[in-house]
Formats: sequence, structure tokens, C-alpha cells
Amino acid sequence: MEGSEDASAIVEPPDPEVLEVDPTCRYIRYKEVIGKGASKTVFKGFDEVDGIEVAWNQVRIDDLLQSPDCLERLYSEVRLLKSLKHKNIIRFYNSWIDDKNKTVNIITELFTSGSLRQYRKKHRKVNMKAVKCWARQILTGLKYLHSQDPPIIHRDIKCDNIFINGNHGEVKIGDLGLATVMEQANAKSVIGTPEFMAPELYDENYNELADIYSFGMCMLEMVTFEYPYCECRNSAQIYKKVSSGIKPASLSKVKDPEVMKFIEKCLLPASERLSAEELLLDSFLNVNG
Ligand SMILES: COc1ccc(OC)c2[nH]c(=O)c(CCNC(=O)c3ccccc3I)cc12
Repeated sequence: MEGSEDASAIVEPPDPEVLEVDPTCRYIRYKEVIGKGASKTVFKGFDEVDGIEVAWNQVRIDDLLQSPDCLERLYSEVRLLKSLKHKNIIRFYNSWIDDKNKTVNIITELFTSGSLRQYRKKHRKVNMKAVKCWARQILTGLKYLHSQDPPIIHRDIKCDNIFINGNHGEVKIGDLGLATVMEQANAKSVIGTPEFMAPELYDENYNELADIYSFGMCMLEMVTFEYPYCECRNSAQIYKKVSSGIKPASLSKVKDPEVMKFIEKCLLPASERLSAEELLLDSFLNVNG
């Protein structure tokens, strides 16, 4: 084509805003921090091949588990996460270990309205219609993960890891595979968040229904604005209550009996707990208001 310039021929001066480039020289990371999580710092990034802005998630890892089979498991996890495509799951584009800085870098779809937890704090007065719409989207994302073969268990579902696009109200599940990536890369990684963890997660014999329990805790936080078990001072106290089936104090603050019933269904013992697919058929989610 006449006059077409080969883009790589243009030598740009280094952009002072660009702090880092990934090993494949496809993604660049800007200085701007857009968010911070428990073990991750999120920067705005840019994908020069597709010309889209991305999220550059930098996850600190204390000591790298360098065993070859552990790295192999990590890379197979990354390959799996890259293959996931669903409207209620944040896209995972790429991930690599930065030995020098002891971090795992994860390039994902960018959400600028932040997590559902931040959003909920900002918009405190929201109709049950909106909350049900968010719940349906989260369960649809979980149904997709749980319908993979073998089922993909998120293991750290909580309002901090669910992201919402403010202008369309679309909700997507994030932090995918972080629990597994951290477990593989990190000798000291502790999985999940005690306030949201299903009791069976503690005795290591769990399945994808553990995510449904955590979803129930998300619903509870969404309608009460309280972190579940905020009455507890440490994770040992939480573990004691969770393992003896004592529910969070905030559950007694749920006024609407329909909401209470739905949340309690999610918190049932694993043997009685419904799947994401079954919960999506529940009348609570299909009657507005
Ligand atoms: C604490 O985290 C934030 C705070 C505020 C944010 O926006 C203001 C965030 N936006 C994002 O796109 C993101 C990145 C979302 N990506 C993920 O969570 C993710 C998705 C799939 C796989 C792995 C991950 I780390 C995080 C974020």
C-alpha cells in the first residue's frame, strides 16, 4: 500500500510516563496506580498490539517456589486462565514472573470504576432491583467457571474482587487464579479471605460450591454494607464461628425475609448448597424489586 509506514520503523523517544515494559515488549506499564489490593498493586497499562488500555496487576511474592514442577503448574494455570472468555469474567491476557523484583505481573482487562465494594460504598442507596442484577451477573460468571472441565474454583470470591463498569452496570469477577498463582509462586501464601471462606475450605475437602458460600457472604455485604464477621477481631475468632456454623452478626440485620432466605441458601452446608445454575433459577432473582 502506497505510503504505508511500517510502525516499527518509527523510533519514538522514550515516554517519561512509561515505567516498565513486559518481556514480550507488547505491554507497557504507566506510573499511575489505579488501585491496591491485599497483595497486589494495580497500574494502568497499554497493549501496543491491540491499542487498548489494560490493567497491569503487580503481585508481590515473598519467596519464589523455584521448583520446576511448581513453575510448570504456574504456566499451565496461566494458559488455562488465558483461555477463559465470558462477559462476567475479567479477561486475563498474560502473566509472567519478574524474578528480579519478586513479583508476578498479570495483564488483564481494565476496569476503571473499581470493585463492587468501593462502588457500594459510593452509592449507598441502591434498589434491590440493581442488587439482584449484580447477583445474577456474578452467578452467571460462577456458572461459567464451574462448568469448565474440571470446574474452575475461584476460592477468593468477595466484593473486593468483583468489578463493576459504572456506566453500563456490567459486573465481572476478577482476581481469577490469583489464589492458585499465589499458591504456586509463594511458599507462604494463605488462600482466600477468612470472612468469606466456606468452612469446608479449611479442611481441604471442597469443591466449586465453596464459591457459592463466598457469594452468599458478598450478598450479605451488599445489603448490610458490613464486612461479614466484622464483630470478630482476628481470623481465629472467625474460624471458630465459621466451623461451628455460627453466622455473621450482620445476617440478623437483613430486614427483607426474601433476601434473608436467599442468602441462607448460599450459606448452607456444602451437601445441601445449591449450584450457581440452580440459584439462577431461584424466584428471588427472577422477581424484580
Ligand atoms: C484493587 O484492584 C483494583 C482497584 C481499582 C480499580 O479500578 C479503579 C481496578 N481496576 C482493575 O481493572 C483491576 C484489575 C482487575 N483484574 C483482575 O482482578 C484480574 C482478573 C483476572 C485475572 C487476574 C486478575 I489480578 C483492579 C482494580
